[in-house]
Amino acid sequence: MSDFTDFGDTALKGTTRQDPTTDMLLEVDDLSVDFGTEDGAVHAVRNVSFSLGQREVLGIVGESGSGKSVSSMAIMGLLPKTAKVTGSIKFQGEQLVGLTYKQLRKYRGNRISMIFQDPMTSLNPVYTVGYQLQEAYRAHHDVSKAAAWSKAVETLALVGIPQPDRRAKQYPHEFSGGMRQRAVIAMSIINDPELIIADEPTTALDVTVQAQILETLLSIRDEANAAIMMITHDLGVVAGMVDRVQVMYGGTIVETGGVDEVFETPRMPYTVGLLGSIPNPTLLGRRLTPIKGAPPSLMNLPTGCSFSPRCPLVTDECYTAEPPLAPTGHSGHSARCIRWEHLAGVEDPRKLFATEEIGVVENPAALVEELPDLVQVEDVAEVEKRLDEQRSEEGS
Ligand SMILES: Nc1ncnc2c1ncn2[C@@H]1O[C@H](COP(=O)(O)OP(=O)(O)OP(=O)(O)O)[C@@H](O)[C@H]1O
Repeated sequence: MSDFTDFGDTALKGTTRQDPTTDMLLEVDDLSVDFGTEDGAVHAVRNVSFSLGQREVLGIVGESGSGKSVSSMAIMGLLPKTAKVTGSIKFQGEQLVGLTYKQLRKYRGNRISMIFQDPMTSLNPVYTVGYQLQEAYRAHHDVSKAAAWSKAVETLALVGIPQPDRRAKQYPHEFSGGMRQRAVIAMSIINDPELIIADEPTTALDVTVQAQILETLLSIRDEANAAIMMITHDLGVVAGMVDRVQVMYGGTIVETGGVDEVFETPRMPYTVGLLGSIPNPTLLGRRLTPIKGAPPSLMNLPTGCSFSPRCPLVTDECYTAEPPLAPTGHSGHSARCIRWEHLAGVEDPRKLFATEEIGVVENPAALVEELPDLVQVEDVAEVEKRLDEQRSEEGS
């Protein structure tokens, strides 16, 4: 569901950006989202708090089902009626929780925009790309069609679409996958948003195109002066792009901090496992080590730390209560682990998961090319199978 093709909303034409009242663009405090289902409540997001500064790029990472998308949908007000949202989401000091779908239109597609994984979610196949951009712009600006068309062409050029005049007159199916995603990025920035939420924006693309799209996204932070919330399960994406990273597990934040610090000195065993389990071109010669077991059921969470059943550092105390997200001594770096100090003393933390080692990454670039979809750390059997296939091909 997207607001980008909602051409009928003329009430907000002429809406202007307000002066910032706070340095923080977005302040999320104690956000929880439950879904009522026939089998019981799904605690999809649990007590999540974070903030995002102007022009900051925040990466939200975690396995499938960890609550990344539901958190962002809560910000966009795009959750179904079955969702019970509690806590606070302030956008430039304005409370979003409790606003109606209609009231949130003032923000969606305008001050806050979203880029989805599948470009066709945001592009309508029956209109030309230029027309869709033109109308998305006119939905929030009182300008002539000609002026909005010029703006559409200009925005296509900004996101790196060659011959934007000609391309604007084409339909989405005439674009390649990468070009379509660029068009979606154009759609997301045409109204000069302050916040762009990108939910797995490159997952459906091949590796080379992924890199180009990420570069484009980064350049629009400067061009469009917007903050970006990047949701991904691909740590490679996060490493090259974000300022800060937030790791989610079992519906809540388990580690957060500056991206280099979290990657170099993770203080939550889950992050260590995540870093060691995903094929990545920078991991030449490194061991591919999946985390054993599966994420917890969000209906029946364990009493203590939600990672305890999979954690190599687990002690009896870990099963008694969920630890708070506590500072680890470095500015802005926090972890939800009572054993973080112990972890800090471990010489090579990746070895904690070494018993599950399934292979040495000898040609990681090729592996990533071959297995771009292989991002679920629980796909152990699939990793083994594909590595075996690769080896036998190389041997033949
Ligand atoms: N409408 C819904 N009704 C019930 N449960 C839901 C609903 N939407 C999401 N969930 C559940 O909420 C949990 C968190 O989902 P979410 O989509 O946020 O995960 P995610 O981390 O973004 O995963 P992915 O990378 O697969 O998108 C999942 O267990 C999911 O099944």
